[in-house]
Amino acid sequence: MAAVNNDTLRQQLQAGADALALGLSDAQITQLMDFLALLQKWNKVYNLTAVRDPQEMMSHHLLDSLAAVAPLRRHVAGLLQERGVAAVKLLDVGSGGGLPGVVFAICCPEVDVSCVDTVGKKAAFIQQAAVALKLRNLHGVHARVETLATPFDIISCRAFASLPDFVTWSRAALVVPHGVWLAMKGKHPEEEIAALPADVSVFHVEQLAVPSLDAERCIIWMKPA
Ligand SMILES: C[S@@+](CC[C@H](N)C(=O)[O-])C[C@H]1O[C@@H](n2cnc3c(N)ncnc32)[C@H](O)[C@@H]1O
Repeated sequence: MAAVNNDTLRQQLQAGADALALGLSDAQITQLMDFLALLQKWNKVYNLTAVRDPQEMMSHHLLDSLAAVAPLRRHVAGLLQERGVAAVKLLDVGSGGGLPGVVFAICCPEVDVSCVDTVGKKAAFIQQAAVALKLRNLHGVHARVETLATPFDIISCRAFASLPDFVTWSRAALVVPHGVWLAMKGKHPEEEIAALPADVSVFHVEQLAVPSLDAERCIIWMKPA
């Protein structure tokens, strides 16, 4: 597969990963660049994302998703070391072109990532990316999340739905008792938090700094109360 022939983009990605102290290998940086190339190529056919400019895909999709990797790794380490979970399974809901699910699968090889989307061609794209990028820990699932009951340790989303809809629709797929929701949001979503079901609690609001992006970002971490 031809990688994006753009040294500037690769340098921006490397600088962003360094700023986030992710310690990514050259192979992981190459996988991320190859994913960007796949997104660009298949976006024309599959309409995976409204973002078309490669520079914007880098900042608004890849670097934005990378900003959540360190918090995810910290939580995964806790599950493996303190909770005795043998293999961590993550469900990325409404993953679209694979954001943040594919980025998580590349940066966290110890996590088994399933990307669910109700649009068949988007789930097919994830399957295709898993093969092309040789990611055995990545799966595309074509379904409405409301129909899933397979247990996952972490359920993530980005640009998917309001927090109440996200937790309600995905609840049957969350492992009890240690399962958590990781919702990537822009501004602190005060009204959505206030509208959460009574039996769901927010245990951490984590501010994120996205390299090359001057925008408010945070993770809303939630669990069943
Ligand atoms: C705005 S896109 C966000 C895509 C990606 N997460 C991102 O950040 O670029 C929302 C996605 O959710 C999917 N979706 C909507 N309702 C869904 C449902 N009930 N179950 C699974 N996916 C759903 C849509 O098909 C769409 O791809």
